[in-house]
Amino acid sequence: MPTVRDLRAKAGEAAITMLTAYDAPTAAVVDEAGVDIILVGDSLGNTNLGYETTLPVTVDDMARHTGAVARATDDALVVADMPFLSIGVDEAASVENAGRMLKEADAHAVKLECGPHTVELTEKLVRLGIPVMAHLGLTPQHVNQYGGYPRQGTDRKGAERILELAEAHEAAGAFSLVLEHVPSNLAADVTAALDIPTIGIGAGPDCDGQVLVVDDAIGLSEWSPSFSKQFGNVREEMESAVGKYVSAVESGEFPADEHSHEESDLEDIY
Ligand SMILES: Nc1nc(=O)c2c([nH]1)NC[C@@H]1CN(c3ccc(C(=O)N[C@@H](CCC(=O)O)C(=O)O)cc3)CN21
Ligand SMILES: CC(C)C(=O)C(=O)O
Ligand SMILES: [Mg+2]
Repeated sequence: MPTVRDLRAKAGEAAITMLTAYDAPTAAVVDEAGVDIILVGDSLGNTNLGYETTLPVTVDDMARHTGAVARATDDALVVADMPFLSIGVDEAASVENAGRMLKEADAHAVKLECGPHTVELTEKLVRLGIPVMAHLGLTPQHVNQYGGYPRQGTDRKGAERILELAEAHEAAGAFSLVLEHVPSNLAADVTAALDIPTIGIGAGPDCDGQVLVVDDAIGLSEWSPSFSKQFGNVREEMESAVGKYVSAVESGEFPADEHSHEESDLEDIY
């Protein structure tokens, strides 16, 4: 697995690659492809659990899926996203919930959707040995406050707030920062201002790395944000395979002799 120092060194040469994964087979493919960081995102709620938002995702959900990903990952750094209200309410509960991701699910680090309330918590977690990836800009757990998923940092005040919080989380010991759905020039300014690597999603080309939701990247999602790109067409491939299965069973073409076996001894039983 890459260390935080490796990631910082890589950022000087080539962009850091990060993708989400939520299950063992997907994590195996993502890891084998050489992705540096696998994020078990709370986007799990949308992609795999069928919820409208990430809000219903629980710490138990995250621990179970993070464990599955970690068991299938040999090389990548595994980061577990902390779900809605699992951190930031009470310090002891926040530490316990974040700790579960490392103790129980074998994550190497946690990611927090950040605000002024997570600066002290970041310092606490890092002191205790839980590496923290910060996340600023569009923080989807605020969907009800936003009334949707609008771009962030588009005015001077918003941009300054993001830059200040980025610096505060770096000072608190975060090892990297995700910037979501912010203008490219703001992401470039934040990247220049920080020593820790920035990883963008909908944040332009000047971050130290990029992240996407894996279902969006492989073309499995029914819908995906405009900042994502489909690098494949897995949904079409699945539809085609499942359609062929249905036809083959209905027509009696499957199972054929090679998929079947007979126990001749059964004659004695019946
Ligand atoms: N499949 C998937 N991909 C994601 O990137 C993703 C999730 N799910 N679930 C959690 C969040 C939600 N995300 C989103 C969702 C919608 C927009 C979006 O459509 N933005 C519009 C503005 C919408 C508004 O103003 O409310 C845009 O045009 O920017 C962006 C990011 C990113 N995350
Ligand atoms: C898109 C990334 C940054 C995320 O938070 C998630 O997948 O939950
Ligand atoms: Mg998330």
